[in-house]
Amino acid sequence: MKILPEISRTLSEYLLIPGLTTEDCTPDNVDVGAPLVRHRVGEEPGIRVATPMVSAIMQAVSSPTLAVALAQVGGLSFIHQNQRVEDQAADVLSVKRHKAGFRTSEVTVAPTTPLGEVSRQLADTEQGVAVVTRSGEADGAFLGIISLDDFHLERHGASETAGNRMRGRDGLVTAPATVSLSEANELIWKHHLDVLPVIEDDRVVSLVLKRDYQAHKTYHRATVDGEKRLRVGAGINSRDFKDRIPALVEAGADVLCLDSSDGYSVYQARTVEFARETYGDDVHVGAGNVVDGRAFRYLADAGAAFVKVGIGGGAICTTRAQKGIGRGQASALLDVVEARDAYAQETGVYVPLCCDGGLLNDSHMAMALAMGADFIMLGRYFARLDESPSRKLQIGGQWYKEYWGEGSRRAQNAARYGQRGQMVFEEGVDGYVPYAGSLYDNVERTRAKLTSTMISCGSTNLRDFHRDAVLVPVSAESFKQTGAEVQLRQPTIDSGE
Ligand SMILES: NC(=O)c1ccc[n+]([C@@H]2O[C@H](COP(=O)([O-])OP(=O)(O)OC[C@H]3O[C@@H](n4cnc5c(N)ncnc54)[C@H](O)[C@@H]3O)[C@@H](O)[C@H]2O)c1
Repeated sequence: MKILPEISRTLSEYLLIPGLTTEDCTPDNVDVGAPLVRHRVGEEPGIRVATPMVSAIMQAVSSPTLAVALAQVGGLSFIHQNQRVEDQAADVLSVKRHKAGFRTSEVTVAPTTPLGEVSRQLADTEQGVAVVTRSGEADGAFLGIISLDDFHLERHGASETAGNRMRGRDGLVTAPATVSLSEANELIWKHHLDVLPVIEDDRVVSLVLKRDYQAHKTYHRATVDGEKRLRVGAGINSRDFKDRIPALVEAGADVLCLDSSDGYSVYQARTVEFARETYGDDVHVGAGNVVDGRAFRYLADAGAAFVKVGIGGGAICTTRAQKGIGRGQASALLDVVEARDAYAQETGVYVPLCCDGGLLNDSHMAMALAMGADFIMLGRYFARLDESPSRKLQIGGQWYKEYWGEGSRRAQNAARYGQRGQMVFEEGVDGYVPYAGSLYDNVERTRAKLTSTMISCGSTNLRDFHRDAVLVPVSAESFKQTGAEVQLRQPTIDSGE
């Protein structure tokens, strides 16, 4: 037995000391881009992200819709692996096939579907328009479209059918699948359309919405591959990797990541080695999670593309209570960063670090990056947003989204089952998180805060931020002062606020 001399510390236990802010430190000049995969020091990595945020390998988080939205703003998603190999590969493929500005319809109804049901289904999405097909299935013969502007429940009645209120196909302007985004936008403006259905073989393959027009112009940081397709990652496990990796590679996954609470195992090394032996440098496999330098070194030597840091710090994670393993996120990061830097010096190879878990607010993200993390994996953050796959519901007047851990009973995670095919104990919880709006708005706000922190610290890119950041541990007394109670002024009608 051995006891480490240092206390295990969280990200809340540090503050940043400002550095000299010069004229160079303007928001437009700050680059928060980061390498995603291993590369030789001084050379360009095979994959970079302009926004150092990736979404957690979780059912409640990383769906194709979220993957598209996150890649558009410069981050990257890892499609969850808690599903059949063919289903995960299909998810990856749908992101790779995404054409910027072209949406896959989220709601398809039949002509016989009652308006009450159409209205309910549309309320669960932010698309606002449903495709009507003969069968009511997405691949059915196209009959028309119906949006909330085409009916009013009180006027037309909830039991009236979609077929009687839809805009029938004959009167609609449509486009063939070969249409480009600029041609589609031409048609939208020329014919005063709110939506343009794109048709192939009598089926709707995608929709172009007028209200997305501004957004297309906004995605200048998108994470794209050499063919300008959005990049996407995918989770894998150390059991069925010989089947899963080839299927994901075939589907076009840009980067893979082992999904485990504890990455310091021979199983992970074997998985990474399998990928390297089979595909060489063409396939990138991240590994983890780890909380110390020994484990980092083991996975880096095995060939991990990046290493994920963090055990038990996730909002829905109960590993520390259940198994007694883990480490405060700050201590874990600082230890692994030291090992990563030593590895780079010794071998000339830089292995990026992903900080996963232990982040309670945006300032923790800046803290983790200052400590040396290259990018951040987030679960709760993305689960709260429109694009996450979980249900949005109202509880006591507040909107929430469902969120559950991959180690929870609800996730029914095959990897968590004991040898006899049964889940013996849970390592995660099942709950709700306050709904927070669109991914675009949230990520832009987080980027603005991070940029502002870096400006205060006098850094214009993450490499300089790693090198120059000055951190200080805070005392229990400082904690109290940060949280000093202030009675917040409530806006009142009298004061006109
Ligand atoms: N980051 C965290 O703190 C944390 C905590 C709890 C749960 N989780 C999530 O829960 C899910 C399950 O994680 P996990 O660590 O239980 O899964 P895991 O598959 O890595 O490990 C489960 C058990 O199986 C063993 N194992 C793995 N591969 C094996 C192989 N090929 N042959 C024999 N045994 C093998 C492992 O040693 C471990 O005992 C993941 O989605 C993970 O991200 C994460």
